[in-house]
Amino acid sequence: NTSGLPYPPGPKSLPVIGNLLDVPKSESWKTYGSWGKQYGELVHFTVFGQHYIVINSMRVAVDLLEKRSKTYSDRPEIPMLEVIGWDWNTGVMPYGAAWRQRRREIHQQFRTEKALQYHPTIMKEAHQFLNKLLLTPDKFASHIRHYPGAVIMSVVYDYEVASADDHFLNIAEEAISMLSVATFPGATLVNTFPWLQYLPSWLPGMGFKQHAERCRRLTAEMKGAPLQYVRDRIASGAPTRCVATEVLSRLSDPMGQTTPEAEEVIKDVVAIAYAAGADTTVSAITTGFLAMLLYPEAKKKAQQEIDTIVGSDRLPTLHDRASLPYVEAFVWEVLRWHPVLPLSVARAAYDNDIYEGKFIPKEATILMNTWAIHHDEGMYPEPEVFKPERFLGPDGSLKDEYPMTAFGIGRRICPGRHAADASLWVAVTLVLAAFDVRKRKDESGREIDVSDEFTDSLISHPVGFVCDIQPRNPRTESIIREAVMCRE
Ligand code: HEM
Repeated sequence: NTSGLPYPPGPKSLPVIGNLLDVPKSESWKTYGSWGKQYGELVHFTVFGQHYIVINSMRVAVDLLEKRSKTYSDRPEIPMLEVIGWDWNTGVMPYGAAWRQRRREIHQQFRTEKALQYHPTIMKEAHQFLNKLLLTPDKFASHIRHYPGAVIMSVVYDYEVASADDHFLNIAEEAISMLSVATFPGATLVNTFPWLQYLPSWLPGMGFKQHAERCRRLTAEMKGAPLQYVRDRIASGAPTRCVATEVLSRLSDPMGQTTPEAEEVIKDVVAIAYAAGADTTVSAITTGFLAMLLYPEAKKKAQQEIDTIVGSDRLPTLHDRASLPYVEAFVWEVLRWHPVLPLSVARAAYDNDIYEGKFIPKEATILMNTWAIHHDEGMYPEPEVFKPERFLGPDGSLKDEYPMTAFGIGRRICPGRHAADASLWVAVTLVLAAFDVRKRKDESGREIDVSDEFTDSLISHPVGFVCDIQPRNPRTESIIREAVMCRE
């Protein structure tokens, strides 16, 4: 630090290991949030010489990530991602030409007007989702997982997934779950001491290398196989219109040929939607279910609004969205109450910087504490309570306060947010309209407790729960069946 200025305040650190012992093992966003109350909106700590800066307020997030986006749009280097073959992911790429090119293509395919074109697919898959809830309500978690995957595979590859055990989905799910290899103990050491990856795999502690090799193969198949399916369809003359065909035509020459560089971009761009959009949307929808269980009054108000405005003879559609302010506030509260990515996706400082007299060193890891921002009592009184009313004015109209921070901020804000927002709204609203999601009762008739805890991971999910899902009225079944049939 040659600036002579202090780092932002934070917990006292020890020589060499820094704050290793202070770094929380679980729900780190809560600890970082309490550090925020103790030390200030910007907190600094180190681990083995790596600097970390936590942003705990909306004001500082805007000042740094939006107003100084040139300095704060980089991502930290995570050596393990290259080892496991996940470094192609636009979401973790360093700020530079390769990222910019991929981001431009993703934006083209998921920008506001483009996302509107995906609404019929979202509705179609949502009706399938309701039908599955009707048939096997106990498998609701698996149905929630299936729905965003089916939407994305249809939008991106014009591919209809099998109702169970789909080959492409299985590969993608396994490759994504193996991403966790990047955080298991051996792997985190590689992230701290990158030279470890060059040691032979027979040495003790190097077992992760075999795991990494399998992950590399799966990831390559996840990127290659569905794209080949699209190319085969094009070659056979089958009418195909999807994100993959558009990206292929944008990046191919008039003869349909691609350069090796363009080929990489095509593969990266089409594969990112599932990798970045499936599990995130699953988490948000599951949080919606949890809110229905823990806050039955809010659920009831949303259902009353649907009954009054839409009636009970049909299912709501996205055309009804503007007429359902309470339902809208319910969905916004789902995104606020427990953000899908409580610490967003880490950034890295591209350069040394000075903010309000404090020094932020180049390459520091920047953590935007979305959870703390969404639980700022000044902005959201009683933040731990699920209360859609906070987004409504005294006359019941919606305030202009969409919790966009759930999707990040600045140049690296989520490019899939329009499609994700529509998929979430449709799933939550149609479930509210069609079903009563209630706490299950045990044999003695007592309600089974539902935990409001969430998993400790980059994408945080409610911990598992059981519930009872009943159609709201006798006509529900036939309405869902008709909706499914009319779209087949
Ligand atoms: C409810 C669902 C979703 C949530 C909550 C979510 C949230 C986020 C967040 C917080 C980030 C980090 C932004 C930042 O650094 O400021 C992000 C990045 C990203 N998201 Fe999403 N996302 C969702 C769905 C999707 C979907 C459906 C897609 C499909 C295209 C997508 C594609 C991406 C990509 C490509 C990035 C990386 C952007 C970059 O680094 O330039 N996401 N998302």
